[in-house]
Formats: sequence, C-alpha cells, structure tokens
Amino acid sequence: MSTEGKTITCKAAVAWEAGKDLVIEDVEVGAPRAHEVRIQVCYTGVCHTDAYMLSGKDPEGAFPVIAGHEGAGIVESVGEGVTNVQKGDVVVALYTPECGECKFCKSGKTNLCGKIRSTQGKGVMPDGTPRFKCKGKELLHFMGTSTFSQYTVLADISCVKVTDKAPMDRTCLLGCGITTGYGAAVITAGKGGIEKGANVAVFGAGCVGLSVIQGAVSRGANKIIVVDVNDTKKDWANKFGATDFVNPAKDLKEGENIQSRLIDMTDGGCDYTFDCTGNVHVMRSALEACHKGWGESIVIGVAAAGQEISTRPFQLVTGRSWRGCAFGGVKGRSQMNDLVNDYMNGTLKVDEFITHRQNLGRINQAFEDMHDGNCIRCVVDMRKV
Ligand SMILES: NC(=O)C1=CN([C@@H]2O[C@H](COP(=O)(O)OP(=O)(O)OC[C@H]3O[C@@H](n4cnc5c(N)ncnc54)[C@H](OP(=O)(O)O)[C@@H]3O)[C@@H](O)[C@H]2O)C=CC1
Ligand SMILES: N[C@@H](CCC(=O)N[C@@H](CSC=O)C(=O)NCC(=O)O)C(=O)O
Ligand SMILES: [Zn+2]
Ligand SMILES: [Zn+2]
Repeated sequence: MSTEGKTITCKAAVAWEAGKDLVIEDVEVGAPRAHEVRIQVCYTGVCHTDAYMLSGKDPEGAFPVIAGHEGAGIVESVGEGVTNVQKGDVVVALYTPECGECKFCKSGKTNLCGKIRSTQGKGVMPDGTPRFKCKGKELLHFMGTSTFSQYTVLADISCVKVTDKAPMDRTCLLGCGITTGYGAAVITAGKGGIEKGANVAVFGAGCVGLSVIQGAVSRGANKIIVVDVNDTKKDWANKFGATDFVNPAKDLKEGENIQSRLIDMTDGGCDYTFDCTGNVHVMRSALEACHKGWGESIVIGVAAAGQEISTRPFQLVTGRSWRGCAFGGVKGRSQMNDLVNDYMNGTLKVDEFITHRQNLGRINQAFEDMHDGNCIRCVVDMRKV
C-alpha cells in the first residue's frame, strides 16, 4: 500500500535532552509539503558535529531533536512543486543546501546558500513547522537533514540525486566528513584549491583531515605534514599519502613549538594549513605555521560555544590569512555527482574511512565507537534495528 500523502510511523533515535543517550522511539513523520521531499534513510554516518550538538555545546542546539546529517537514502514521496528528484531516486542529504537563486548562490563566491538557513538553524522546515512527532510532542530537525530517523523530510534544495550504482553505505559519507576535507583542499584553499608543489600541514587526522590529505595529494602538493596528538594516526596519514607526521605532544625538542617545527620543515612556513580539530589553540598554531606573505590557514573544525581564536595581528599584517569553510566549500547539488563519479572510478577513497558499523538500535554504541582512537567513521544501517 502506498504511503504517499500519509504520515509514516518508523523508528528514530531521539535526543530528548542534552547529554543523554539517544532513545529509539516510534516517531511519526508527516507527509512532505510543497518543495519538500520525504526519504527513507538507508545509511548514515555519525559525525563529531552530531556529538557536539547532542552534548549541549552548540548554541543552535535545541531539544527534543533528531540529529544526523551524513545520510543517503531513497525518495519515498515528494511534495508539490518538487522537480529535482522523484520517488525511487537515490539521494544524498545536504546540510548545506543549494537553491541556485539566493544572493549567496548567485555570488559565485560561496557554497553557503541562504534560502533556508534561518529555519534550518531553528530546527524546523522552511514553513516554520517540524514534520516529526513522538508521544504527542513535536521533535525538532537538525541541520535540515535529521538522518537518525528511518524516514526524514528535507527541503528539495537539501538533497541531490546520485547514481543508484554507488553503494549508499559509502555515499552517505559524502554527506559531510569526506566532502568537507577534500573540498577544503581542492576548492576552498587558494584560488580554486591547493597548487602543485605547495607545502601543506593538516592538524588532526580524523575523517576530515584524512580527506584534506587526499585533496592535497590529488593536487600534487609537495610536503603534506600531519600534526596529531594520537600516534595511531601516523599509519592512517601515511596510507592517505602524507609525507611527514609530527606528534606535538611527544616529538618537539626543547624550545620548539609546533609552529617553529613546521616553519623549519618547510623553509619558512606552509603555503596552506588546515585545522581539522576544532581546538582554538590548534587554530592559532595552524595560522602561525603559515608562510609569511602568502600562507593561508583554513579553519574547518567546529569549536565549542564561547571559544574564540586569537593571534598577534602582526601575523595577518605580515601576509598570512585566516579562512574557513563549511562542507569544504562544495556546492552540493552542482558538485556532489563529480565526487560520486570520482569514487566510482577509483580516484576518491571512501571505503577506507569505514572502520566501524552499527545498526540503528545500537546508535549510542556508534557514538562510543567515535571515541575509539582507531575510529575514522562508523556507518549506521538505518534499516536494521
Ligand atoms: N566545517 C565543516 O563543515 C565541518 C566541520 N567538522 C568538524 O571538523 C572537526 C574534525 O572532524 P573529524 O575528522 O570527524 O574529527 P576526529 O576527532 O575524528 O579527528 C580529529 C583528530 O585530531 C586529533 N587532535 C585532537 N586534539 C589535537 C591537537 N591538540 N593537536 C593535534 N591533533 C589533535 C584527534 O586526536 P584524538 O583522537 O586523540 O582526540 C583526532 O585524531 C570536528 O571539529 C568536526 O565537528 C566536521 C565536518 C564538517
Ligand atoms: N551551529 C554551530 C556551528 C556548527 C557548524 O559550524 N556547522 C558547520 C557544519 S559542521 C558539520 O559537521 C556548518 O555548516 N556551518 C555553517 C552553517 O551555516 O551552519 C554554531 O552556531 O556555532
Ligand atoms: Zn558533519
Ligand atoms: Zn541559495
């Protein structure tokens, strides 16, 4: 029997309050309204940004909520006026939408679409209401995606159709971590990505940092130096093509700091550095490790509420610059299929990132897995409870 136009009851991992385990509940998912799409979420990754919001540290976090933003699934039904996808399409959810019409989309300068950002930040659909209910209470959406539910409703501009030949347990990871790091290296850095021969430092070799390495390798970078406090990341960094590894907690000599070490290793400083830790002190080191006159440091990590970055303004006066990006600067609807094609033709690593798997019923364990030093990404099978 068709579910089109009807409310669907399914399982979802609900966060009733900050800092508490998620609870698997029966939730009601309303039918998609105009310019909305309801999808069956098949797989979702678990990202540190979910954990950050669930901890209560995100200024935009509000409860009760269904988290999750790294998902792939199948369109179940569409609302009035939807033309970009149809029932049965395989899609990747986009927490950075692309309307193609707003000031941001038309600027050619950013991937940050402004069309639904304010309602997305409040945890509701663009018409100001949520589509989720549980035990008679409305639940909020997260990042416009809420992929920790077996069915979710997205704005049509928040999803992109991809080939059904690409396995969804892999393409879900293109919904955040991999795209973020890779895009930061090949789109955001410099004027359209890292140049051949550039010296690069990547702070933090998790999913995001390893993806920056992939991007740097693809652009023919010279040195790719990974800085991580976790020694187990050395093998990971090498596997992705890093040339050097420094553990700042162990490898520095008397009188040295990480920025002076990197400056020595690169004859004056790095052309590009990337913060993939979310630690504001690391962000400072990453900026100060840049080459005088032109070095650029790109902030990717999400820092906790209230944290601020600082440096001597002289660092900027002398030509270093501080930049940042969300979703790597990638425009999801225009550019996601290039990434999927790269994956399918073997030029973009995705499988290698999956170190852990769980079913929806064990999603709290997926968050535990994330804290395992060997975990790069845990993929959750949403169809198995
Ligand atoms: N801007 C955006 O669009 C996006 C931002 N993010 C953010 O990016 C960040 C990275 O995500 P992800 O790769 O998944 O995270 P991970 O935690 O998997 O990776 C971070 C790595 O950095 C290491 N690390 C921690 N502290 C330091 C330090 N002081 N110096 C050097 N290395 C350190 C960690 O070691 P250890 O394991 O020992 O702690 C870990 O190996 C997060 O803040 C996340 O929220 C994610 C996706 C999109
Ligand atoms: N809501 C937070 C900031 C969280 C944040 O920076 N999110 C990133 C994506 S992180 C993905 O894993 C992002 O896209 N930011 C841009 C945006 O428009 O939200 C806060 O208020 O500090
Ligand atoms: Zn994420
Ligand atoms: Zn837009």
